[in-house]
Amino acid sequence: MIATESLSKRFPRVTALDRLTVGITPGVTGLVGANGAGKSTLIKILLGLEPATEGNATVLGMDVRTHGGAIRERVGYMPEHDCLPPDVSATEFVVHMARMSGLPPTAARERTADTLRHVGLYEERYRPMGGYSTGMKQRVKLAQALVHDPRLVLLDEPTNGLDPVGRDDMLALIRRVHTDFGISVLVTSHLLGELERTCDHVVVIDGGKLLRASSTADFTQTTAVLAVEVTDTDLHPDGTAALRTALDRAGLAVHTPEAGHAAPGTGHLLYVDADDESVYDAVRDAAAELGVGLVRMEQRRHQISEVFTSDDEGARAARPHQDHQQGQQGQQQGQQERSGADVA
Ligand SMILES: Nc1ncnc2c1ncn2[C@@H]1O[C@H](COP(=O)(O)OP(=O)(O)OP(=O)(O)O)[C@@H](O)[C@H]1O
Repeated sequence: MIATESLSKRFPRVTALDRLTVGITPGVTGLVGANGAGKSTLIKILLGLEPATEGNATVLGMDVRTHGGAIRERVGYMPEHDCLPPDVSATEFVVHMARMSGLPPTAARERTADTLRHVGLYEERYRPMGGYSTGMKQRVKLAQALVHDPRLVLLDEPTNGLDPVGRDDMLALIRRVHTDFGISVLVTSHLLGELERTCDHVVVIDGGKLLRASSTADFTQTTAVLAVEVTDTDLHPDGTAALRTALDRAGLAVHTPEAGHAAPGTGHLLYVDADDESVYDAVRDAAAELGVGLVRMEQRRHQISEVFTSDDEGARAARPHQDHQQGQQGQQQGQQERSGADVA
């Protein structure tokens, strides 16, 4: 879908992209990086809207330097910032954008009606957009990117400004763009956690450089570590400590979530190395012997955020941006793990 080779963009004081080489295949791909990492700059170059300083890029096999117009015919673009004229309705605007993309008048009106319905805008579509909520505006921006039935859409921070429910709705919508219509998606975000659930592939950039590109499954692969949580009892007021002692005695390798990286709500977790299945039985037996309740015993998954806590240079540079994200991610992780506990 997209290939860049040693792509750089230098502004007088800033290098926004620094010899970026990356390939993006069909599906939903997340482009993640902190503010200023170079995401919007990359999108503008891919659309042929800004020239690169050096290097090459192709979109759907077309050179961005020479085929900007043809690329924009086949690719949809949802810009990051509010760009909707306040005094026209969503219908008028999206029909206009469909016409701009080359659709004849009747097809433009039909496609507009279908697309606005698909993104969840109904009666409101006849009202001026100045009165819309942020969520409605984001939906219109998505609709105008989809209206000409592109093969690929580039979505720049589509969840910006949305509350958690609005975020989830938008992410589900983005997923459906691919599953229902077969349109490939490149979606940017500075929030790692949300891409984990939405994307097939994730590309992480920092300071304009590629930090990592791989499938989401590789980022979040299961490890041979069990996350274990037990209840406290009258006999063992700190059930976690008691289990830890028992497991140590049984010769198992036990550790607690790393200080500083523990998600909220994981204070009672123990991680137990589980190289073979007998470890499950050993944990169960130890809990039974102590008389503590086994709340949870599950294989731990890597989080995408761990790409930022590895030891390479780029990762360290990215860390200052991450405190806020870690908090949100942590909450999500906490929620996921709590639901895991419910199942257990
Ligand atoms: N026209 C420009 N002139 C000068 N510097 C620019 C220009 N456009 C972008 N930059 C700089 O290039 C860097 C990358 O910006 P870019 O907008 O691509 O980042 P981003 O990852 O999209 O972040 P954000 O989500 O905040 O937009 C930033 O340091 C930005 O200040």
